[in-house]
Amino acid sequence: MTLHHEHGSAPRQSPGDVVISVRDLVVGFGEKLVMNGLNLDVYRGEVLGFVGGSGQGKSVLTRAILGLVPTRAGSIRIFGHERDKLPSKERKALEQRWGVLFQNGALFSGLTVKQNIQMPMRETRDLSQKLMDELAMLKIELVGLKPDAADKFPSELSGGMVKRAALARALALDPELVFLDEPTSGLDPIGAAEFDELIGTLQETLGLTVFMVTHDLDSLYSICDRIAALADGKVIAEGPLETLLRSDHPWLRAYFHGVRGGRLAAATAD
Ligand SMILES: Nc1ncnc2c1ncn2[C@@H]1O[C@H](COP(=O)(O)OP(=O)(O)OP(=O)(O)O)[C@@H](O)[C@H]1O
Repeated sequence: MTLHHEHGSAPRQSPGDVVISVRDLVVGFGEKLVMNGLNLDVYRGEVLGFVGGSGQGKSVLTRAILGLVPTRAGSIRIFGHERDKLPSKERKALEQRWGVLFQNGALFSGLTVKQNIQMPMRETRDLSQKLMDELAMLKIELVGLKPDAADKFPSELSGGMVKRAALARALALDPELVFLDEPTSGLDPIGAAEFDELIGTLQETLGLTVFMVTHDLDSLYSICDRIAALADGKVIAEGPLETLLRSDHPWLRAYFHGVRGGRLAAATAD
């Protein structure tokens, strides 16, 4: 396993380079508060790994950033814009600057891989079928699928291929930012490592900013530039892996210094 992903250039971290900025965010359902004054910055060109115990709100935060769950207080700025304050045309344009890989791929089962990838193009662009076919084949190649995957339906694909096809769809509109929700869940360790490598390569070659919710310690060690950890409705620690390894927060200690995490932590110290 490659420890620590070496980027061609380290992400710059000046305020102008903040792609996602969340401030004092409050999100709740009924009487239950899931986010309670959460702050988080994601910098241009980095892979940010977002971790937290089950049910702590990783998916809720992702969906709040995407505008899919209502917020009660605070602000979320993406590319410097507060989406909720934009007129609808500009909001739609903003939303086309990111791609999302939902957990389990979430491909349309009745459409082929090629048609799935073309869906966002069809919805937002006025392109000829020929051009969309060419673009879809480029995306298929980009994510490491063979050309013959194009005409397959999701049910005909392996788990790893579904993830790649879903990633190709997330990249359909050439986004600058991608959200990945547990991208390696359900993959075997080799498939997961290959998928991590693909994300790392795409991040480097396309200059993507990646917001990745993950439980996968290997992903954190191999491709994340920084990690943010969520507990009790707040980000309790944020920074490079070494910073999180030094934290004495009980959940982080259990997570990184438990049986599996401890093995990897020892490996990074070599
Ligand atoms: N639509 C909703 N209505 C009510 N409660 C919700 C809703 N969506 C999420 N929740 C609650 O918000 C909390 C956070 O859920 P979330 O799915 O974000 O956790 P998570 O950190 O992603 O967990 P996991 O790692 O298990 O996927 C949970 O207690 C969940 O029950």
